[in-house]
Amino acid sequence: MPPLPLFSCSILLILSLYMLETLAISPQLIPVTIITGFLGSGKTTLLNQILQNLNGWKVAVLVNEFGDINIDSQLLIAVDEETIELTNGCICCTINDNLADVVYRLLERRDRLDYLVVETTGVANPLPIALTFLGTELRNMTHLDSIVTVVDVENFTLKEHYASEAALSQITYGDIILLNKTDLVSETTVDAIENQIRDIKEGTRILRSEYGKVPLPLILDVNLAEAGSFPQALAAADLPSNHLNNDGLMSVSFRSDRPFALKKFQQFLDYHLPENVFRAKGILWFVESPKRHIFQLSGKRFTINDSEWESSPKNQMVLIGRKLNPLFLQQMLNNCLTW
Ligand SMILES: Nc1nc2c(ncn2[C@@H]2O[C@H](COP(=O)(O)OP(=O)(O)OP(=O)(O)O)[C@@H](O)[C@H]2O)c(=O)[nH]1
Repeated sequence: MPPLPLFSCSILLILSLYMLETLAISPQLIPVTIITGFLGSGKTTLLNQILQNLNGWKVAVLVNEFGDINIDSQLLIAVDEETIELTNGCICCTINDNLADVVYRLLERRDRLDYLVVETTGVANPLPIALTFLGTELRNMTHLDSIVTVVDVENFTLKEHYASEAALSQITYGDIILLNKTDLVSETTVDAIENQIRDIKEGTRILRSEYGKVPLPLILDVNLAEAGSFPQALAAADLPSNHLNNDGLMSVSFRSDRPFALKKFQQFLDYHLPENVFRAKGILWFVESPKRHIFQLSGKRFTINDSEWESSPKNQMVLIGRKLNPLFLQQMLNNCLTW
C-alpha cells in the first residue's frame, strides 16, 4: 500500500465529522477498538488524537499501564469520568475477569455510549483482551471492531520483536498496523519495515503516521476484527500467563513530594541511566521551574515538555526495561532531589 498522505488538522476534523454523520453505530453493540503496540510506540499519542477529533461521540477509554503509577491517564487530553484506569500490572494477564467487570460497570453507568477504546500496556499481548470481548458475555453488549497496533519505526528491529513474545503478538494480532514516528526515519526505512511486517502478516492494513495523526475512518468503526480469525479454544488453553517473565521486562516507580535539581537530573540522564532502561516517563517538578514537566524517554531519545500544574507539584516517574536494579535507580533519583 502506498504511503498515506498526511492530512492537516482541518481535513482530519472534516473527515471525523463526516464519519459522525455517516457511520452506522449499532445502538445495542458498542464497538471496541483495542490500541496496542510496544513500549513508547505512541499509543497514548494516538488516543489523544482520537479523543480530540471525536466531537459528539461518547467515547469511553480504558487505560492500562505497566507500573504502579498511571502516567498515561494524567497525560490524556480529555480525561474525565469516562476514563477508567486499570493499574497494577498488565491488562492482558490479570484483567480478564476484571476487564469484563469494568466494562459491565461502564455500560451500566452510561446512559449512552458510542464507542469504547482500550489502550493496553506496551508489554501486553492483545489476544487475551480480544478474547475477553469475544469469548465472554461481553459479546452480547460489545462488538470488537479492530486491534490497532502502533509501531515505533525509529526503534523497530525485527530481532527485538522476535525476542519479545508480547511485541510479536501485537503485530500478529493487529488488524491495522500504524507505522508511527515516520518523521524520525527515512522513507526507505519505513518501506523496509513495512515489507518485514507484511512478511509476518500478509494482507494486513498498514498505515503511516506522525504523532498518531491518521484519518479516523481508517482506524475506527472499520469492522476488521473477525471473530473467526481468533483461535479461541486454542488460545484460551494457551494464554501467555507469564509472558512478562519470558520477556524479562520490569518497571521501577519513583515518587517524591520534593523537587529535583535540574542539573542533578541532567547528570543522572547523562551518566547514570542504565542502557537497559529503554522506556521511561514521568511528571517532573524542578526546583528551578514553576512548570509541570512531562518527561518521555523511548529508546535513546528523550523529551521534556512544559505544562501547568493542576494539583500540588510532585515527582512521579516510571522506568521500564530488562534486569533493572530498583534500589540503584531509586537511589540515583533520590540523589537528584533537593534537600
Ligand atoms: N517524533 C515523534 N515522537 C512521537 C510520535 N508519536 C509519539 N511520539 C512521542 O513518543 C513518546 C511516547 O509516546 P506515547 O504516546 O506515550 O507512547 P505509548 O505507546 O503510549 O507508551 P507506553 O504506554 O509507555 O508504552 C512521547 O514523547 C511522544 O510525544 C511521532 O510520530 N514522532
